[in-house]
Amino acid sequence: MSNVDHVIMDETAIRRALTRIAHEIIEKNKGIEGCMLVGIRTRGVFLAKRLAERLEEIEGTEIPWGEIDVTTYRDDRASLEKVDVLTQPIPDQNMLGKKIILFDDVLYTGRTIRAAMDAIMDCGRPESIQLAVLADRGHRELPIRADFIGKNVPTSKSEEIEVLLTEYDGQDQVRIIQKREGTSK
Ligand SMILES: O=P(O)(O)OC[C@H]1O[C@H](OP(=O)(O)OP(=O)(O)O)[C@H](O)[C@@H]1O
Ligand SMILES: O=c1cc[nH]c(=O)[nH]1
Repeated sequence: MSNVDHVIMDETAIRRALTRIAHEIIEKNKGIEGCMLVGIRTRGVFLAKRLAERLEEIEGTEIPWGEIDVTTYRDDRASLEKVDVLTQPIPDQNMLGKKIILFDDVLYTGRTIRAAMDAIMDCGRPESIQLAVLADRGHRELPIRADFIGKNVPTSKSEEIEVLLTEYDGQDQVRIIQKREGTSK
């Protein structure tokens, strides 16, 4: 079993971060017209759905959202066929000309986001791709940065960020775990 070192975001902090990110997205894009939210499995999907609800509350118009499974685009799974990229129907799956806002729970090496960008390009060339993450823990291995960040969390490589969301885990919490010796991830 892992040791829970400390909680860095509780339910209130996560809710406030999502509200702030919603306002930042509206400001950066001068509204939400032409924008599409895409959550990365697993927990990015629930975050994207929450953010879509928040944006609709603020702007009074719907924003399309969907989910993406990047497994077949990972650089460690290169031999697999690139199928079933979008697992949730989006009103218009063609991303041509859209402002795509990717959402993931944790940004670490950046390899998941690299895979997601490849997957999105296969759905049509978007106008832009922006990135929102709940927690940015550093240690990038690729030149990728987030546009919208819930919380910057300086970490050591011996630590791990664990995000729990009510829809999937039964509670909302972000915490830092000290990895046990011999654990590779
Ligand atoms: O920047 P990176 O080094 O790619 O790490 C970040 C990714 O790692 C986790 O996903 P994981 O592969 O554990 O799958 P999960 O989301 O289903 O838990 C997390 O949800 C991010 O997607
Ligand atoms: O600490 C980390 C690193 C990658 N993905 C996570 O969910 N947590």
